Amino acid sequence: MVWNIEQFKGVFVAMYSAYDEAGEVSEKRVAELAQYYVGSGIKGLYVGGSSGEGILQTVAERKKVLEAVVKAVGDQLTIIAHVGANSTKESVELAQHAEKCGVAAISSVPSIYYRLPEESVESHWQAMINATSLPFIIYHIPQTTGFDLSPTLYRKMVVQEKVIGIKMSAESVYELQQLKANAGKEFLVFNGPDEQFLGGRIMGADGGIGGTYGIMPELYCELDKCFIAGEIEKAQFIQSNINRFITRLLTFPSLYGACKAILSLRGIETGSPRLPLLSVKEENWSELKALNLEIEELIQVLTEKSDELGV
Ligand SMILES: CC(=O)N[C@@H]([C@@H](O)[C@H](O)[C@H](O)CO)[C@@H](O)CC(=O)C(=O)O
Repeated sequence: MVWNIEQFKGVFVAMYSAYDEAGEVSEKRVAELAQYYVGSGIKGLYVGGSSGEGILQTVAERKKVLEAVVKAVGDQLTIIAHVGANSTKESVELAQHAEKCGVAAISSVPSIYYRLPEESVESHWQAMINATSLPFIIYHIPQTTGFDLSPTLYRKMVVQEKVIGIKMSAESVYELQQLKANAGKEFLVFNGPDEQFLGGRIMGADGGIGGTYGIMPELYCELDKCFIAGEIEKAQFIQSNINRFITRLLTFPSLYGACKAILSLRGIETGSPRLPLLSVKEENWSELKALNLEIEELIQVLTEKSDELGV
């Protein structure tokens, strides 16, 4: 099978989920959020991952979200579906559903909660890989799953034709570089930590998948453009500002709650994150408004009057 690898290179928003006022998945709001990203310059959407709260939703809800995204923007953006669930049975069901929806690739974390031996994670991933004809992207995020991908399991995965890449969310650009070096040039490596998008790209990442891209996709796209054009000083300037914003976002009760609140300030309603993820509190709104203004201002300066930056 020959995959169109180019469709996976670039900036992918790890999309938030959207709920109604009662906390139920709202297909209408999911579609509106997905459409919000069309034209922002991103390559695609990563649906149902950490930022998408897939792990907090039922299988039926996850299917609903994915269907709404594909229906709304599937012909304009590359869609990667995160199908990992705790049981292999549910993961396979979600993988097969994603294939029916027409996504470009599936992806999965290891099963969490049980401290699983490598063999279990291998068979968990393998079952998803075997269940469809889609390409598969490993989701490596040891700080939340507790699973450290060994070189042995990594090698077993990367030699498979269907395994086309890894979303590398561990915070070491050296390890990211090693993942690329040990898998070959064609193998895709996505940078995970948004705070080091530039570092990841410099060390070999083909693009990035991130949650905070969802409130400032234009900044990551511009950063990526600067990296490609070799404008490193400007890229550093953008990354530093992004990091300043992320530092502030991380002071709220939950990162996703803060990002969803910022979207709401722009007229994009996605509801509260699902408990136990906390929403922003009444007293958070003025700081969020100020932060949103700063983000929007930088987006405007970069996209319209980049001469004013002085870098
Ligand atoms: C641990 C974590 O949630 N990492 C995020 C980052 O986007 C992260 O939110 C960001 O770097 C801010 O710290 C992503 O790697 C996760 C992601 O892309 C996803 O939502 O699946």
